[in-house]
Amino acid sequence: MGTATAPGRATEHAAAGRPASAIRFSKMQGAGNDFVVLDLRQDATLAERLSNPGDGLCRALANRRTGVGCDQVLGIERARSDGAVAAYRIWNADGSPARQCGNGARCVAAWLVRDGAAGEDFRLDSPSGTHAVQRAGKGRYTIGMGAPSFAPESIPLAGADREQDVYVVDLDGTEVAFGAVSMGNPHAVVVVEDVDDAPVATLGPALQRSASFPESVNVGFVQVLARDRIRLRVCERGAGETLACGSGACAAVAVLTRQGRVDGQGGVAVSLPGGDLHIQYDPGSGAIGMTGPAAFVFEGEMAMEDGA
Ligand SMILES: N[C@@H](CCC[C@H](N)C(=O)O)C(=O)O
Repeated sequence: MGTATAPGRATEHAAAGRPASAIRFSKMQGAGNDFVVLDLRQDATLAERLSNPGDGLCRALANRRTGVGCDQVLGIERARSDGAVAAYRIWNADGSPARQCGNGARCVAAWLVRDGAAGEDFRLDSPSGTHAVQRAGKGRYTIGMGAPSFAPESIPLAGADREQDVYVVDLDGTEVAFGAVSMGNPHAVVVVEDVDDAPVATLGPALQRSASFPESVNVGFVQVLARDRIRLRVCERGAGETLACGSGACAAVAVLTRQGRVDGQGGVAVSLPGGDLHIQYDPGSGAIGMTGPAAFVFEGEMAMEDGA
């Protein structure tokens, strides 16, 4: 479809004799969590459409059969804070907006570096704040993910029994125990013996529907291998089980450090179905750093039928 516009811009061009609009995108992935990345800096209309849940554009892009396919759509915008090179917004595959996306932050960082807008060390605005970003080798980035908040109202989490740092809810007669934390977005962390057998597809959606999480929740199932090594699978809000969740990895390390099961300060290797992340958590300052890969998959242009 050879038009020469910047990625993310909607274009008008003739296809089979009638005009159709097209959206240019980059397809990216970080540890298997995959994204459609759009440049919204020149295109306020696209941003408005993505923000309108009734529009269907986000779901159309994310659809793995009739669209590009992704777990999240990421929109790059102009910086909002002094010293940041850009800002980005996040929409889940079902069209719902999100406030944090760790794997997405690394992909946006790689996109900005390739674009020439960012160098080795820079700052990036997201809906949950401003992140320090460093290149950490070829195709790898470290993101300052901010501080976890364990306050139930920040998650938000209500109506669950709590003993120390473990909550319990009754789901259809079965008691489920979990840790909970906000990484800017809500996370529940369920410790299991073996993630391969974890009830990700059943307990994940059940916790997401629970009245205890009025804004739903990302549900992580974590197996502790050692004080510096865990395995994790995540059922994401708005996307189902993904191959990796960066904020979920930070949430798991924060919860397990607080429970004394891992040593976040020494750094924890998190093995997810799509790849590995390294998480460093200093409970004193509250700072969490996440290091992992970010890769381009392909570039393209998705045709949108008139009215779509
Ligand atoms: N995949 C992401 C998280 C994306 C948002 C999440 N599903 C939510 O709704 O909060 C990550 O890597 O952190």
